[in-house]
Amino acid sequence: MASLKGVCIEFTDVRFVVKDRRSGAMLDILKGVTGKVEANRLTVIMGSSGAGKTTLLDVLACNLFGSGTVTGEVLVNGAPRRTSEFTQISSYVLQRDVLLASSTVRESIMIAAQLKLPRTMSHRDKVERVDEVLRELELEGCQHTLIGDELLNMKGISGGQRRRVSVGIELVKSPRVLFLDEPTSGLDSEMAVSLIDTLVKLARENRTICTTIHQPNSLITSKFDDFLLLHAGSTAYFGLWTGAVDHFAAAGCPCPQYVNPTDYFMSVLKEKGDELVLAWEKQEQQGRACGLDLEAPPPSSASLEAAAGAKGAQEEPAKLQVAPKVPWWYQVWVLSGRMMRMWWRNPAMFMSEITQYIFMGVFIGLVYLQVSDSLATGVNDRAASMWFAMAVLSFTPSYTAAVLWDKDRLLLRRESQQGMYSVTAWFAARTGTVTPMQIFQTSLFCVLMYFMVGYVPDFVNFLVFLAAFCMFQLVSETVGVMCAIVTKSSTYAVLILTFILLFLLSKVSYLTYAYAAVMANEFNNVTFYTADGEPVPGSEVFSGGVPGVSLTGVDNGLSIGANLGILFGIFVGARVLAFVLLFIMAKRKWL
Ligand SMILES: Nc1ncnc2c1ncn2[C@@H]1O[C@H](COP(=O)(O)OP(=O)(O)OP(=O)(O)O)[C@@H](O)[C@H]1O
Repeated sequence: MASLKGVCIEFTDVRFVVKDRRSGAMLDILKGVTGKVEANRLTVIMGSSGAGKTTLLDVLACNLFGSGTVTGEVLVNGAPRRTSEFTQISSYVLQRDVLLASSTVRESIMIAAQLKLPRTMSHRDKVERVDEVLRELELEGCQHTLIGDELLNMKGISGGQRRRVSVGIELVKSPRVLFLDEPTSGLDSEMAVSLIDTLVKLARENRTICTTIHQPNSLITSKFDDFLLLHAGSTAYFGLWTGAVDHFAAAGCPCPQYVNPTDYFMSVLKEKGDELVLAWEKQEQQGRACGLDLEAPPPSSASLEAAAGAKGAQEEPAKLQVAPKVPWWYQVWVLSGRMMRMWWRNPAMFMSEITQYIFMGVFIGLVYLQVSDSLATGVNDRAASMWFAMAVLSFTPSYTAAVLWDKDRLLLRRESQQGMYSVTAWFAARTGTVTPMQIFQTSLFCVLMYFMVGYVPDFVNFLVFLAAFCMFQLVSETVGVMCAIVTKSSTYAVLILTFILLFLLSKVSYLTYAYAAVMANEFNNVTFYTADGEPVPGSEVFSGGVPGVSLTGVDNGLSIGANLGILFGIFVGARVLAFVLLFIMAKRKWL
């Protein structure tokens, strides 16, 4: 660790302006914040709710997404920050834990190790690194417990443990810079102190650590090195933590004895925030407190040596050394394993999907049980059963895809934006795991329906029927995915889907091709009988050549092969389109 070069981030006059969606007015979220975050030191940003702490952390960590304009200068070791390079040497622990419910604690950190650590590192070393992180964060006792999700009725780890897992996922790659947004929220005071101790320890290993903290107790504040206090987007204090009380006293706000200074600062900011901001600005202008006191002794003598190394590095604006990313195919491999485990670990979700398909197969099978070959009823029963099946099945995979998107999206956003993998790898892994699952479920449905309804008892016929339904399902699922991707929310996705499926279904061509294929497949191989016992070939009925029997609009004039080919083309096209949409959303940071 001592061989790591320290990273110093200097930011000057950082402003963030965003347009208010309702009034259209420009809102100044950050109003020219200046400061420095150094290696070997724990820098803490505090301020009341809405003061701009997360926004500043986002700006520093290159994690700002969506609308808004950032101005000001951010230097890394004296050189302008290069986003792609910087994000590879830094990590960001978000305020909200976004974890996969079906993974265990160990698996969550192991996946991060597999995707964040260089491929050249041996598996054994990665396992050792995970063990080290689990030990550091005191997660060994629950390493085999599922993360869990109460909404899914999946019992899992506590809130505090979730926070530590989020930290562990970022720590695993030993980032040289670590940003944390309220890492102690939800932790009891003992756990919060222990987490801050870990951060201090990490900082002393020549790392640069910057965190926001909500309501720290005095045990925690005693561990702060540098302190940035924000009020409504402006600086109310920046410098050594130990200098904050004196600064407030000099500004006419002496902290009473036995009162936690941070509690006092927060209460005084409420009343005199603007005055304190002005006082700070004045002091800055006078040049009495321009940033940190660099002559101040480093926080611990143990870190003197490391600090010297860090200083050397800070003076040299050399290119930061970044670890190579793992190859694309390896990302797909690791993600596929995780997605399969998700199905396996979540039997309720897995079984409810399968049960739906079995239920629908049996239900349609019972409604049209063993259709007759009489011209009077057999034609309509065949046509109606297939239409019914397609109408019902057009909803199922689309809705499932739309509803599952909410959770998938948050995890995909966090992990892809933090450089764990590319969205192309995620999409490939998802396609590779969801497609066989879809085919399996549809096969169950088709076997039940086909033989219960009693269509042509021929294996090849069954295979054509199965192929048409599988492709139809895959297209339907892709339509659901597309709606989910563009709307960002399952609620809107389901609304759009409902509109598409209810009002446009009959006009949506993929249904037409699938229906034409299964109908031609059946009718070309069945013989109907009139009431007098006269045989009538199904192909004649299908092409509309039998007076009094109408199948209007089903025959589109294409062969079965052509219909299936077009359906396959639609499936491929829809997948590509879904991927392009996802790629655009990810690129523009709209995910
Ligand atoms: N993109 C944006 N569009 C509109 N308003 C924004 C945007 N980003 C931040 N804000 C507003 O800026 C203010 C600061 O937000 P920020 O999340 O940085 O505050 P905070 O100090 O971290 O608050 P908290 O402690 O509650 O998390 C808030 O009022 C927030 O609503």
